[in-house]
Amino acid sequence: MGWNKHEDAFLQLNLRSMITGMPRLLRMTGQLAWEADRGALKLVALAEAGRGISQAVGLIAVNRVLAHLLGEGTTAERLADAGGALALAAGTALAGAVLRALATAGTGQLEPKVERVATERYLSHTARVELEAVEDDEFHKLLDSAQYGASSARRMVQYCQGVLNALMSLVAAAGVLAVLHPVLLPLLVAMTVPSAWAALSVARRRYASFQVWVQHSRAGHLISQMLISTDAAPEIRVHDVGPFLLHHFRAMSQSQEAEQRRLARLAARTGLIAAGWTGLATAAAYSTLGGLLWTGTMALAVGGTAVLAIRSGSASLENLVLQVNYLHEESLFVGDLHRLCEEAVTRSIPTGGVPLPPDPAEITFENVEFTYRGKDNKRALDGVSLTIPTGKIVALVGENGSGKSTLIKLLCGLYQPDAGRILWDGVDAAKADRQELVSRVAVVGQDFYRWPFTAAVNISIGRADVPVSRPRLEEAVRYAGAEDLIAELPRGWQTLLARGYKGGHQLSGGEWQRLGLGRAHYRSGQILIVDEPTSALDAKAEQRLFEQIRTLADAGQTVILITHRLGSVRAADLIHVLDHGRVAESGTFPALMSDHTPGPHLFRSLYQLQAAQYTTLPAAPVRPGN
Ligand SMILES: Nc1ncnc2c1ncn2[C@@H]1O[C@H](COP(=O)(O)OP(=O)(O)OP(=O)(O)O)[C@@H](O)[C@H]1O
Repeated sequence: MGWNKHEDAFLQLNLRSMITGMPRLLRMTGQLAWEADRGALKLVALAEAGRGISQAVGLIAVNRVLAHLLGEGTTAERLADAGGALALAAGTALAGAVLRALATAGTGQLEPKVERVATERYLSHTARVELEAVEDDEFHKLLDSAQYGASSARRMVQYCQGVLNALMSLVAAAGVLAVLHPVLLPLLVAMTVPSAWAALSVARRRYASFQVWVQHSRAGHLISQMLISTDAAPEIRVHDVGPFLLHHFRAMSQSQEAEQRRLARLAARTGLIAAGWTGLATAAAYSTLGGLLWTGTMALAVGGTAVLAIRSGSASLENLVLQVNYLHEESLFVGDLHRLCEEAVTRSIPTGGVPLPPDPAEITFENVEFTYRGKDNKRALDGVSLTIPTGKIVALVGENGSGKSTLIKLLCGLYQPDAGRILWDGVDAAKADRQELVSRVAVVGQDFYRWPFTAAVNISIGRADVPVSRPRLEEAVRYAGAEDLIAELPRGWQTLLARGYKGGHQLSGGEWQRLGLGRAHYRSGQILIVDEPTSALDAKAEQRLFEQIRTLADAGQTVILITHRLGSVRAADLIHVLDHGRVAESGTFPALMSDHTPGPHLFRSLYQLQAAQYTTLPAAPVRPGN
C-alpha cells in the first residue's frame, strides 16, 4: 500500500504537529469537496456550525433551569420559572438532532462524489503520462500509493465532519466552563490528555507493526489469491500444489495472529494506564468543583451545569484527538495523490506540434540512440540509421534482444530517441503532433492486450474513438482469417472473452493472435506493424497471413514485419538486420543471400541455420544392442 513512504511523517505525529497541521488538512479536503459538490459541502458546514451553537445554548439553558429549580419559592413557582429555560433546552436538543441528520445526509452525498473526483483525477492524469513514466520505478511507487488517495479522500470527508463536530462541541463546552469558572478549563484538559496519549500510542504502535508486517501480509494475500486463480488452477491440480500453498498460508496467518495478540495486550495495558490517569484527573476536577461549592464560591446550580459541561467537553476533546489522528493518517495518501498529479503533469504526453506530411514517401532513422532507464547505460539502440520506404513490406530481423521491438516503439512515439532523429519525409517525429503520429500506425505487438471484453469490442477497440462499424468488423476478421472463429463462438460477436466470468469464453493462443491481427486491421493505420504475427498460428494460417500482407502492400499499405521465421521475409521488399542495437545489414532477400563480400553475413547464416532444420534429416537414434 505504499505505507513505507509515510513512516517518518507518521512517527513525527504528536499532539502539537497534529494541531498545527489541521488547517492544511481541512483545506485539502475542502478543496476536493468543493469541486465534488458545493451545495452538500455548504450544508455540512452550516449544519455542524449550527450544532455547536445549539449545544452552547443548550448548556446555558440547562444552567438557567437549574438556577430556577434551586432558587427560592414554592416548588410550583420554581417549576413555572424554569419552564421557559426548559423549553429552550428542549428546543436546542431538537435543533441539534435535526442538524445532525442534515449533516449526515450531506456527508453521505459528498463522500462518494469526493471519491469519484479523486479517482478520476488519478486515472486521467495517469492515462496521459509517457510510457517511460509508467515504467519508471519511482513513478510507479507513487502510482501504487496514490491509488489509495481516492478512498482516503472519501474517508477524510467523514473525519473532517467528525473534527468539525468535535471542535464545535468542545468550543461550546469550554466557553460555558470558562464563563462558569476559569479554573475548570485546565481541569478539563487534564482529564483528556491521558486518553489522547493512549490513542496516539496505540495508533503509532499499530503503524510500526504494519511497517514490519506489510510484506508478510501481502505475501499471505498473494498465496490465497493463487489458490483461487484460474491461471494457476491447472498446475495446482496436476502438480498437487494446493496442500503446499495452504500450509504456507496457515503458517503466515498464525504468525500474524500472534502479532495481533501482542498488539492487543499492549493496547490493553496502555488503556489501563490512561484510565488510571484520567481517573486521578477526574477526581481532581470534581474535588475542585466540590471545594468551590463548599466554600460558596460557586452556586449549586452552576455546579450542576459545570458537571454537564465537563462531561461533554472531555468527550469532545477525546473525540477530536481521535478524529485528527485518523485524518492525518488518511491525508498521507491524499498527499500522495496530489504529488502524483503534479508529477504526472510534468511527465505527460505533449499535445500539439508540427503536422506530419499526409503521404510520406519514407521514414528515416538518423543515428538514433536509445537506452532504457535503469539499464546501466546499455543501449538498446546504438546509432541506428535506416530507411523505411512507405507502401512496401519492410522486415526487421535479428536475434533476441537485438532491438527490433524497441525500434518499433520509437517509431510509434512511445519513447523518444536519446540522440538522433526519426524523420517522416524530413519532419522530425519528436516535434510532430503525437496524437496524429499514433493515429497513423496500427500495431500487433508480441504482447498485444487481450481485453476482457466481447469479441466485437476486442476488434473495434482498435479505433475506439469512432462508432463501431459492422462492415468494418467483418472486413477485419476476414483479413485475420477469423470468420469461422467468430461464427463458432457461443454468442458470436457478443461473446465475452474473459475467463472466470459468467458466459466468459476462453480462446487459444492462436485464436487470440487472429483477433489481434483483426484489431490492427480495423484500426487501418497508414503503417501496419506486426511483431511476430505468426508465432501462435498454424502453418496454414501463417501462409495465408503472409499472402494477405503481400496483397495489402501491393495496394499501397506500408507493412513493417518483425519475425524470427526467416522464410517468411522472402516476400519483403527490404530487410534490415539488427544486431546488439545496431543495423548489421540491409537489403533485399536476394541481395543479402548472394552477398559475397567479406563479412559475417548474419542474415544468410541465420537463414541457412533455419533452413537446415527442414532440409536435413535427423540421424536415426542408435539403439543399444544394434
Ligand atoms: N521495457 C524495457 N525496459 C528495460 N529494458 C528493456 C525493455 N524492453 C526491452 N529491453 C531491453 O532492450 C534490449 C532490446 O530489446 P527488444 O525487445 O527491442 O529486442 P527484440 O529484438 O525485439 O527481442 P526479441 O526478438 O526477443 O523480441 C534488450 O536488452 C532488452 O532486455
